[in-house]
Amino acid sequence: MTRLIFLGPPGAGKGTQAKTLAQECDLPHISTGDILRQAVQDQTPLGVKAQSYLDKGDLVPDKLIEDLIEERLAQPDTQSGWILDGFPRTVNQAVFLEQLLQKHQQGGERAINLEVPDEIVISRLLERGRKDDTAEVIRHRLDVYRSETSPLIDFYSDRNILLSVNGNQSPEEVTAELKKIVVS
Ligand SMILES: Nc1ncnc2c1ncn2[C@@H]1O[C@H](COP(=O)(O)OP(=O)(O)OP(=O)(O)O)[C@@H](O)[C@H]1O
Ligand SMILES: Nc1ncnc2c1ncn2[C@@H]1O[C@H](COP(=O)(O)O)[C@@H](O)[C@H]1O
Repeated sequence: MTRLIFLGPPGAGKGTQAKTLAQECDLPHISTGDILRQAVQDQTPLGVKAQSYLDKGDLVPDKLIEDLIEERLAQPDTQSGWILDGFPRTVNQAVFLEQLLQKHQQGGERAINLEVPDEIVISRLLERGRKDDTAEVIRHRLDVYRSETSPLIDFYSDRNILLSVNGNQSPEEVTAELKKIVVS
């Protein structure tokens, strides 16, 4: 059973790697950012609520994202595992996930921290050029990552389920390291 949580700053390659691994391992790739961007595009009630947060590079409120994840992890395709990309992003969200998995007697999740220096992620994001990839929003997203999300490194390390991977290599090299983790 593979249950992987991707951690790492914006631009670390979480989406790139999660997508590749999901295809190769036939697992659902659950990207909260992708789900929210689609909701914004479709102007659903969730999208309308989330739009200003995404535009500014702020985190949407925990409750919104927790409801979304609870509903997504209840779908039948998650029974044989999943890859989470972009969730959890706060300690509250991580505690929520832990309790949700306990409630459903699911475990064995592992967290992968993709390590990439700031200057590299900044240049990758400027190159990617998404709506939230302007210099100002990138700076803010990195601040939010440091204050809200990086504490999850200790959270998962304390639970002995954290693995760190050097994300500052070619995508293929990163994937090769991740595949070793998935089969271990
Ligand atoms: N190993 C890599 N080397 C060089 N460029 C990469 C690598 N991995 C991803 N990229 C590129 O960097 C950009 C950011 O990657 P990606 O979207 O996967 O990051 P992310 O961690 O999911 O970011 P975010 O949290 O902002 O969504 C993309 O344009 C992607 O093509
Ligand atoms: N787990 C999340 N909590 C709060 N806000 C989130 C979460 N996941 C995504 N978001 C919002 O979406 C954008 C883009 O997400 P990426 O994972 O970087 O694609 C993010 O800045 C938050 O506004």
